[in-house]
Parts: sequence; C-alpha cells; structure tokens
Amino acid sequence: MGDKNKMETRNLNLYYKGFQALINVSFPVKENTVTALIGPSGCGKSTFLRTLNRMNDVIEGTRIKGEVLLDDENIYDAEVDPVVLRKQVGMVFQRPNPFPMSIYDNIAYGPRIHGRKNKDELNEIVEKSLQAAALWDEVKDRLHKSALGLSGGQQQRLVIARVLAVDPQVILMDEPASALDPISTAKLEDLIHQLKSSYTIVIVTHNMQQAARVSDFTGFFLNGEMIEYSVTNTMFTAPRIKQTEDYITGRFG
Ligand SMILES: Nc1ncnc2c1ncn2[C@@H]1O[C@H](COP(=O)(O)OP(=O)(O)OP(=O)(O)O)[C@@H](O)[C@H]1O
Repeated sequence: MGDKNKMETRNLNLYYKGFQALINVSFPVKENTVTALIGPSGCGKSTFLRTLNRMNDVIEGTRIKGEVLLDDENIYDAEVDPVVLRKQVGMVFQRPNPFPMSIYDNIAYGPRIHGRKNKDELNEIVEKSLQAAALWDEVKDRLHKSALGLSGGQQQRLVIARVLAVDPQVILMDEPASALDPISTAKLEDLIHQLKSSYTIVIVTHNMQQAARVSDFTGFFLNGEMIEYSVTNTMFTAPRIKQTEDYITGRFG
C-alpha cells in the first residue's frame, strides 16, 4: 500500500451558483489504495468525487476555489485538457450505462477515439480489459452481441472494463453497487480489491459494511465538510468525532 498521495485536494470550495456545496475540503487519496467517501444524503460526496476529474465543469454555474492535485499537478490549471484528464481519472456511475452497441465495441470505443485503429491491438485491449474486469470468461463467446443483453452486474463490470481500456490511473466510483443484487455486489467488491494493485480507487457508498469491506481509508462528509478522515478500520472501530460515530452506528443519515 503506497504512501504517496496520488491525488490531493487543498482547501477545496465548490459553489453551485449561490450555494456552497464543499467547504475547505483538504483530502489525500493514497496511491494503490481504495478510499471510501461516506456521509448522509446531500453532504457533498458525489460533488466532491466529480471535482476529481472535473465532471462538475459541465454543470452550469459551478465555481471552485482551491486546488485538486494529480501527481502534484493542479488539474484545474489552464493547460490541462479535461478530456485527457478524464482518461487518466475514469468514472463509474450508480447505474451501469453501457453504450447500445456490442460488448466489443463498448470496450474498443475509447481506444478508437484516442487513435488506436489496429485490429490486433484492439483485440488485445478488449481481452485484457475484460480479463481485468473479471468479465472475460462470461462474455468471450458473445463479444459481438449487444451489451444491453448483459445482467446489471455484468454491465457494471463492462463499464469498468471500458474505463480500464483507456489506461486510467485513478478510478472514481459513485455508489457502483447500488443497483446490483448481493451476488453481483460481492463480485464487484472482489474486483475492486483486485484492481487496487494497479489503480487508485475512490468510491462513494451509502453502505457502511461495504465501506468497511473494500476500503483502506475513509472520509466522512457532513454538510459539505470532510470532518473525519482515517484508516478505515480506525474509523469504524474508534471514530474520533461524535457525528461520525452517530452516523456509522446508524443513529442518523
Ligand atoms: N447541479 C446542482 N445544482 C445545485 N445544487 C446541487 C447540484 N448538485 C448537487 N447540489 C446540492 O449540493 C449538495 C451536495 O450534493 P451531492 O449530490 O454532492 O451530495 P451527496 O452526498 O452525494 O448526496 P447523495 O448521497 O444523496 O447522493 C446538496 O445540497 C445538493 O442539493
């Protein structure tokens, strides 16, 4: 488990027009670890996650102050291309969103956009990405069938394979298991565990057991502030702050 900060926010403030959704958030994301973001509904978890690959840029009226560093470079600097950034920092959403095309084309889509045209090379990327997303064995005989025919859990792993195909460094996941049944959720959690040896992962989850199972570090958000951050085990066994304890023991939220 690396000690290096793969990403870091410094005094990050975010405003949706007149409403301040993030207040002075300073937060490290350690390389090759899983960091969980927890907290009650509306506290700013998804907003924070989206600042890490500038997905908030597309929401009109959004303003940020402060810094978000990726390998010590501020991703909000003028010379950073958000398209390249989102290749380095990929994102997986709550509901699986495969494109309405074949399994193969879903994975090859990103590499093609980024200029990979060679068929052998694409075949290799597709196989490698599906292997890494623990989906290859289930789909290798139906690569040219529609991705929409996969189960929800398979679709979510397909979306992860699609992110992996463009060779990211960081993967952001916003409640990736909330639409999945318990078996698919368990598979996804196993996958997250495997992926962290090669990638850095940040996951928003409402499920405390899931945070405890999958993450190495946890940040607790409340009303736009990150009020407690620690090693996950410590957070769940000996939280320092009363609101954290109340939340993780189910007294509110
Ligand atoms: N596009 C937007 N415009 C204005 N306000 C927004 C927008 N998106 C989110 N907010 C507000 O910002 C705050 C933080 O929302 P956010 O979705 O980040 O919280 P969250 O902790 O992820 O919530 P949940 O767990 O319910 O998904 C909320 O008060 C929300 O209403």
